[in-house]
Parts: sequence; structure tokens; C-alpha cells
Amino acid sequence: MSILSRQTRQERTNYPVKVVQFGDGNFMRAFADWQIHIMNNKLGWNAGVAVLQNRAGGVSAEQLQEQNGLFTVCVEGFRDGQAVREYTLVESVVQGINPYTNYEAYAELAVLPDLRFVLSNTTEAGIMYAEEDRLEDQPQGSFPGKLTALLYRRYQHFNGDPGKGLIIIPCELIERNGGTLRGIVLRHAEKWGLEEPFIQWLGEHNLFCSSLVDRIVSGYPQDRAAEMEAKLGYQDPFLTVAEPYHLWVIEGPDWLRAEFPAHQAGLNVIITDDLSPYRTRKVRILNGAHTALTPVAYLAGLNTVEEAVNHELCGAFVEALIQKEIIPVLHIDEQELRDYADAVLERFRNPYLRHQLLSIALNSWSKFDARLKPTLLSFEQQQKRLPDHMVFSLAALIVMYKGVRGSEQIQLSDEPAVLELFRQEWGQYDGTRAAAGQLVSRILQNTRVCGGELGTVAGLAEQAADYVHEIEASGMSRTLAQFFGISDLLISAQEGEE
Ligand SMILES: NC(=O)c1ccc[n+]([C@@H]2O[C@H](COP(=O)([O-])OP(=O)(O)OC[C@H]3O[C@@H](n4cnc5c(N)ncnc54)[C@H](O)[C@@H]3O)[C@@H](O)[C@H]2O)c1
Ligand SMILES: O=P(O)(O)OC[C@@H](O)[C@@H](O)[C@H](O)[C@H](O)CO
Repeated sequence: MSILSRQTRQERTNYPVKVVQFGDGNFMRAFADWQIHIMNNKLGWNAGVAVLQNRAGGVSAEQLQEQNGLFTVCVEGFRDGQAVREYTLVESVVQGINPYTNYEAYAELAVLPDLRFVLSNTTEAGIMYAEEDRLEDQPQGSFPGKLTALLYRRYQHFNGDPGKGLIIIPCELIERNGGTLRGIVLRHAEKWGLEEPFIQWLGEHNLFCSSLVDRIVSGYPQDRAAEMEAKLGYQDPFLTVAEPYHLWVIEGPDWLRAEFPAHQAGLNVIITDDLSPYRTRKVRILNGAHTALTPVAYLAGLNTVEEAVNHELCGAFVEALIQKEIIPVLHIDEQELRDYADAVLERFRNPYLRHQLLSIALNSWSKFDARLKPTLLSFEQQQKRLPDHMVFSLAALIVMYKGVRGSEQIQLSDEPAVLELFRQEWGQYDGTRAAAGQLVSRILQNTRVCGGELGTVAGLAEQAADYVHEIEASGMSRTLAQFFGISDLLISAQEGEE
């Protein structure tokens, strides 16, 4: 079977580059590029995307270019209760460029007359100020450094033409991504001593929009690729599976709807003057539930989100966590939150995604900080007690970072300093309740773990240490059953049956 390439479909249009996209990962391809493909087909939006590889290592953008930017998205799951599986050969990407090996092609993008949008997803780590970046670097190491240089080149080429400014929509899951990116770009411009009229052009004729993205994209379907590719009639290393649900909330002025008319193509894109309620709802409920469920379910021997939500105890655990601990502290219409939570749990049950718990576990501590800690702190303040499910999940995460599940080593992926902290702490643990107490206290006070803030919450270390000790002594399944008040007799009977 041949690899997908543009020669296989000669009749297709080569759209002019209207969008530069920093990031060529599964998510951006199955989310932004898939939507632009639909806008091109339904509205004649006529936009080509030049996709850039974010980091020097790897060859992903070059490989995408080898298949002429073509790739397949398989949307699989339930829509209005009906099972769907839809393949789309996405044709919006017209160039895949590695700026580290093909700087010239990359630099040329800045002066393209039709260019209007910049999209990005450089993970939570990508929107940061890099002191070492210089204007003359080819290219700058950081994404904001690259963007500043690209905008400056465009400004110079078009002599500050107001009509050549860009609309920049970052998709990174950080708060106020647009404003933060804008601030860093201005900082580079000042540090590099770029002239005042450029800074004025930057501020007046370029729009930085914060945005919130929501779609579960599980990536290349390792276990089903052969079956799918046989059906498609070609091999596609960029084949990506995504759920039907998608939501893109963009904070911007009303006129943006005409420039980016995604809603007219039936896409779930909302342009609003305030995205914060959408963001809080999504990060606290969907991402919070993912992050809290992962260590509990993984240590209980499960591997995917679907297995976890369908498991009697793990499913009940995550549902109670959302309903009793996350929703009560949010200041958003309660019914709307409950409807959203139901929809999220339904999405988690999607049998086609095979969303690996271990992939969600990546950088779990920074996720706990952003997605769960705010709920924990608000709950404690409002209710003058600790949120029990969340404390249990915190304990499970501490145990998961011991790095073993039965006889298996867990492939943990986190900052080296965080991994080293847990290695040292677990190295000293002797199995006693006292040792669990000391271990948990030291971890929660360490500034690498949620800034050390959890160490100041009254009673938290004690309660978490009880769970850590219990999980270590009896295993996750038994501790979870006890958490739900299932009697020892019943647990033993169930274990006997297994
Ligand atoms: N997969 C999903 O369901 C989903 C949904 C919403 C948001 N996201 C976000 O999208 C991001 C990428 O997810 P994916 O599924 O495409 O993964 P992926 O592994 O397919 O792609 C990762 C992308 O991030 C880039 N990257 C990684 N570390 C970086 C760094 N330090 N600086 C700059 N770029 C870096 C890589 O170069 C690549 O382009 C994640 O941060 C995730 O939070 C994913
Ligand atoms: O992608 P991460 O690693 O930041 O977080 C894991 C999941 O919570 C996340 O990918 C969700 O599936 C996604 O945010 C849904 O829109």
C-alpha cells in the first residue's frame, strides 16, 4: 500500500497561504486544520495553512511536506446518540516547514500578501520569554521570539501598511494566552531596540486573541491503523483520531466573525468578548476530572479513560468528584455546569478514542496546580472542610509518582527536578504511617509541587497521608472500595471471585 501523497488526488486546489501555524502536532491538525478544511469546502474560504515544526529535533513538518501536507482525520464517537465514524482527507495544509533546516522558506512566509492569521500550539511550555533570543537568530529558539521577528519582517517589507497586520490566535491551554503572548512580543521588541513606529503598528494593526480549545484528540490509532488504512487504501503516518465534539472560543471583536466565519460552516466556534467562564468550566471540569481520575484508575490497573469511567468504583469516584466538589465552588449557572459535566462524562465514555491515562499523566503536577488546586482551595475556604475525593486523588498521585504499579515500572514523564524529588522521598519510605506522614508533608511543602501552597492547608497532609499509607499497604482497589464504605467482607468475597 502506498503512502498518502498529493499525486493521488491531482484535482485539488493549492490554496494561498492565509494562515501560519506554529505546531504540527495531532491536536492542531485534527482541530484547526480540520476546521479550515471544512471552511474552505463549505464557504470557499480559500485558505492554505503553512505548518511549522516547533522544535529543532525531529522531522515531523518535513514528513508532512513529503505527503504534500495531506493527512487523514478520523472523527469517531457519538453524535446525537448515533455512532459515527467519518474520515476526512484534510487538504488545508499546503506547506510543512522545518524553520531549523529550511530557514529561507520559513522567512518568506512573513512577506506573503494573503497572510492574515497566526495560530499556535506550543504546549503550556511554549509561551515564555527567552532572554537569549536575538533578532538576527535564524530562527529564534522560542515561539514568541520567532513571532516577533516574523512580524517585524512583515512590517519592514510592507512599510508599516496598516492592512498587513495579522490576527494571532494562540491555542495553548494557559490563562489569557493572547494577552500573555502579546506582552512577550512587546518585550522582545523593546529588548531588541525595534523602532517606535513598529511598536505602534504592532499595537494598532495586529490583533492578539485569547482562545480556548476543546476536543479530545487521541492521536495515531496504533492498534487499529492497519484496519483503517486498508479501508482508506493508503498508509498515513499522520492519521489521527478525534471525537466529534469540538469547541473553539475566541475572545475578539464582533468584526472577527466576518473574517473568520467558522460558525457559517456549522462549526462550533464562538467569538465572544469574554471567554473566562468557558475556560473555567472546561479546565476545572473536563481537565480537572481527567487529572484527578488518572492516578486513581491507573493504580487500580486500568489504562484508558473509557475503562476508568465505566469501572464501577472509578466511574462513581469521578462523577462524585465533579458533582460534589468541583461544581459547587464554580460561580456559573449550576444547571449549565451539570449539563456540561454530563456531556463530558459521555465524551469520556467514547469507546473509540482509547485515550491513554498515561498520556494524560504527562506533567501531572503542573496540571494538578492549574486544574485542581484552585478547586481544592476554594472548597476548603467555602465549606470549612476538605474535598475528600480530591484529597484521595492527591494521595493517589503521590503514590503514582513512586513509579511502580505491581511489578511494572510506570513511565512517568515530568520535569526532572519533580521526578528526582519523588525518587528521593520514596527512597526513604519504610512503610509506616509515620513515614507516610513525613513523606506527604515534605512533598506538599516543596515549592516544585503546586508552589508549596498545599503544605499550608490545615489537615490536608494528615488526611492525604492516611490514604497514601493505605494505598501502599492494601493496594488501590481495596483502598478505593473502603473509601466508598464497602465492607472488608464484601471486598474479600469480590477478590476471591477474581
Ligand atoms: N490531544 C488533545 O486532546 C488536546 C486537546 C486540547 C489541547 N491539547 C493540547 O495540545 C498540545 C499538544 O497536544 P497533541 O495531542 O497535539 O500532542 P503531540 O504530541 O501530537 O504534539 C505536541 C506538539 O507540541 C510541541 N511541543 C512539545 N513541547 C514543546 C515545547 N516545549 N515548546 C514548543 N512546542 C512544544 C511539539 O513540537 C508538537 O508540535 C498539548 O499541550 C495539549 O495540552 C491537546
Ligand atoms: O493535553 P493535556 O496533556 O494538557 O491534558 C490531557 C487532557 O486533559 C486534554 O488533552 C483534554 O483531552 C483536552 O484538553 C480536551 O479538549
